[in-house]
Amino acid sequence: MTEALAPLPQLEHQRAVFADGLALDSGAVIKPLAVAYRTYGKLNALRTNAVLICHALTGDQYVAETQPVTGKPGWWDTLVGPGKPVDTNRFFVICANVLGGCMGSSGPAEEMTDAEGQPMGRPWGIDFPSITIRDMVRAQKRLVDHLGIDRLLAVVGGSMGGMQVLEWAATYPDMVVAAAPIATASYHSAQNIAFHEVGRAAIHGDPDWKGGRYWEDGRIPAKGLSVARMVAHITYLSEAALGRKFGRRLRGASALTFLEDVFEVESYLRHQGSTFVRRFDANSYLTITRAMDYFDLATEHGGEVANAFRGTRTRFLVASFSSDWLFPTEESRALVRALNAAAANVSFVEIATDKGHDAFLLDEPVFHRALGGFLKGAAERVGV
Ligand SMILES: CC(=O)SCCNC(=O)CCNC(=O)[C@H](O)C(C)(C)COP(=O)(O)OP(=O)(O)OC[C@H]1O[C@@H](n2cnc3c(N)ncnc32)[C@H](O)[C@@H]1OP(=O)(O)O
Ligand SMILES: N[C@@H](CCO)C(=O)O
Repeated sequence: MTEALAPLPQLEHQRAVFADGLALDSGAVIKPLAVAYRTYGKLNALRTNAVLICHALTGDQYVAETQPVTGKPGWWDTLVGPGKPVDTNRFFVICANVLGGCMGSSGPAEEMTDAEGQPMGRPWGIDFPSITIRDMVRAQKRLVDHLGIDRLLAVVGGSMGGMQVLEWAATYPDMVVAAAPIATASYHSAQNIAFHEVGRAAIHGDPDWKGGRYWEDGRIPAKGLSVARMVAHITYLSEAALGRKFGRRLRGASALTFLEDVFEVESYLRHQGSTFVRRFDANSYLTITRAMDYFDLATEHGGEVANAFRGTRTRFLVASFSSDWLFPTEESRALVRALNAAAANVSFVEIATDKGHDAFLLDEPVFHRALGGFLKGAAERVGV
């Protein structure tokens, strides 16, 4: 990736804007607060059928429709839609771009505002305040209130989306009937923080990053962001999946020279890096990876995860994937133990797959049946 790339196009997104802003865990205030979102299906008359989906690190609100930058189907298109496990004939599905994101919610790529909420004529960039997963959830709560919904039938999400699910259940227990944290954990591990730091170092080391002010000459730190994605993408797969997909195959039919040939796996990673930089903002990546790294429910709740859920009436489905080495099953089991210690109602499923962490995004029939059944049960209990 050597070509110069301009910043992402400014698109029109459906947004709710809250003039009074949002106070963050850091003490800073984002004013106004913008939350970009999409909905699918219809809210019923009693407003009891809302399912909030929380996206992962580089996801967005386009969960079940064409993503406007890439032109690709929604990232959970296989799971969400009419007659699908998250059935939009039955449920009113909401998905919001996270605070700090780059698809229309308040974030580093949006125009900076002063303490009175007045526009300052430049993007926030690295002056966007540090945020936490709980800040993301507070922003979503504002949206849910704005939509006139008192209780969510379910909150569902994978990876960083699962962290938000846990934060929802811990922070607003009376608003969450059912919660499905998938391929996630109650904290971000040292190894995961380490991988994030390599990605951030790649961005910081790109001369085009320019201390985060890359908008000034219209050239983004494509090389650094691409390397960050390449490293991260390895962690989303598994050794078995890479072996099955690519093995040691070389690209093209040329003779093995050890000088010019490129392994298929190298080509694949370069492709993942170069497509990523066309849809994601580098300063958003820095902000959101930090928010994931800070996440630790135990620290927020007096040193014990169980404290976050004591007295809860929310029902939980915890799901993990056997080859996920980013959020290994053992971390899901620890979460289940904490929920049991809090006397919460919890089911657990480990899906056998060799596809690694990103299996939660793929067509995994056992996972889809488990989630579909869990939501159906929750719906029946509240008469939806
Ligand atoms: C989680 C959220 O909230 S949303 C964010 C999720 N989305 C992403 O992470 C997007 C990038 N991630 C991926 O593509 C993930 O691997 C998945 C899980 C989403 C998709 O997995 P799969 O369907 O197995 O696709 P796969 O990983 O094989 O990638 C296919 C892409 O690689 C390309 N590719 C495959 N082999 C090669 C190769 N040897 N050389 C170059 N490119 C290759 C394909 O052409 C295809 O490109 P395209 O996506 O531009 O059409
Ligand atoms: N591949 C997904 C999952 C990361 O946890 C993403 O990019 O958001």
